[in-house]
Amino acid sequence: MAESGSSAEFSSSLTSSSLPPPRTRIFKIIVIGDSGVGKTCLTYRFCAGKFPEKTEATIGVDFRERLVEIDGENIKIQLWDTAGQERFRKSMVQHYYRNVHAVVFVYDITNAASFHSLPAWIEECKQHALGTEVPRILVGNKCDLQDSVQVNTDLAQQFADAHSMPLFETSAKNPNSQGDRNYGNSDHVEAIFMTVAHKLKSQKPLVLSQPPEASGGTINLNRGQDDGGDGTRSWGCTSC
Ligand SMILES: Nc1nc2c(ncn2[C@@H]2O[C@H](COP(=O)(O)OP(=O)(O)OP(=O)(O)O)[C@@H](O)[C@H]2O)c(=O)[nH]1
Repeated sequence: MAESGSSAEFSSSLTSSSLPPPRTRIFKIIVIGDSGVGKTCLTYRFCAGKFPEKTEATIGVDFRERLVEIDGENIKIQLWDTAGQERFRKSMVQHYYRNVHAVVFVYDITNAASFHSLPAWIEECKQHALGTEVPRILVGNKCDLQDSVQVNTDLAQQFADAHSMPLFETSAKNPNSQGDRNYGNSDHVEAIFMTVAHKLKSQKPLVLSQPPEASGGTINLNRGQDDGGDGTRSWGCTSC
C-alpha cells in the first residue's frame, strides 16, 4: 500500500498523465469523544506522521486529510477532529454530522469519566442519523500510560461488543512514532484509520466535495490557514 503525503504531490502526477484525472473519493470520518482524550493527537499523528509537540483545545472542528492508495485507487481520508468541550462545539454540531462515512469514538484509558461518556456520544450520533449502519470504531487512547490505567481492556471490549464496534487500544504518543509514519506500527494508529478506509472502500462508492462554506443562520464558519503542511484546516465558530 503506497502513501502520498500531500495533494500537491498527487496533482503533479496527474498532469503528467494523458488520461483525464480520475475522481478521488473522499471518506469523511468524524472523531468524537471527551475533551483531552487525544483526538487532535490521533488525527495529527495519522495525517502528519508524528505526535504534535503542543495542542490546544479544539474550537469548533479541525479537519485533516491524507491521500492514500488502496488497491490502486487514490482515496482521500478526511478526519474531522471535533471539539470535546461543549462550549466549543454546540453551534458546530449540525455541520460536522453531515455526510459522514464513519465515526471513531475515542476515550482515554487513564480517565474513566471519558469512558463513561461514550453512551452520550453514541446517542448524539444516533440523533444525527449515525447509527449502526455507519461503520463505527472504538479507540482507547494513551496506552503508553500503563501505570495510570482506569479502564481495563475487558470492560472496554464488553462495551465495544455490546455496541457492535471493533475496539483498538493505542497511543498517539508511541515513542517510535516521531517523524516517520511508516516506522513502528505497534501502536495501531495507522492501522486504525486504514481499517476504516478499507471498510469504506469495499462499500458503495461515495464522493464528497470539500466542506461547505458558511450557510447563513447564526453560525459563522471561518476557514483558517494551513498550519504548516500537516494537512490541518480549522473551521472555527465566531459565536463560541
Ligand atoms: N501520554 C499521552 N498523552 C497524550 C496522548 N494523546 C494525547 N495526549 C495528550 O493529551 C492532551 C490532550 O490531547 P488532545 O489531542 O488535544 O485532546 P482532544 O481530545 O483533541 O481535546 P479537545 O480538543 O479539547 O476535544 C495533550 O496534552 C496531549 O499531549 C497519548 O497517546 N499519550
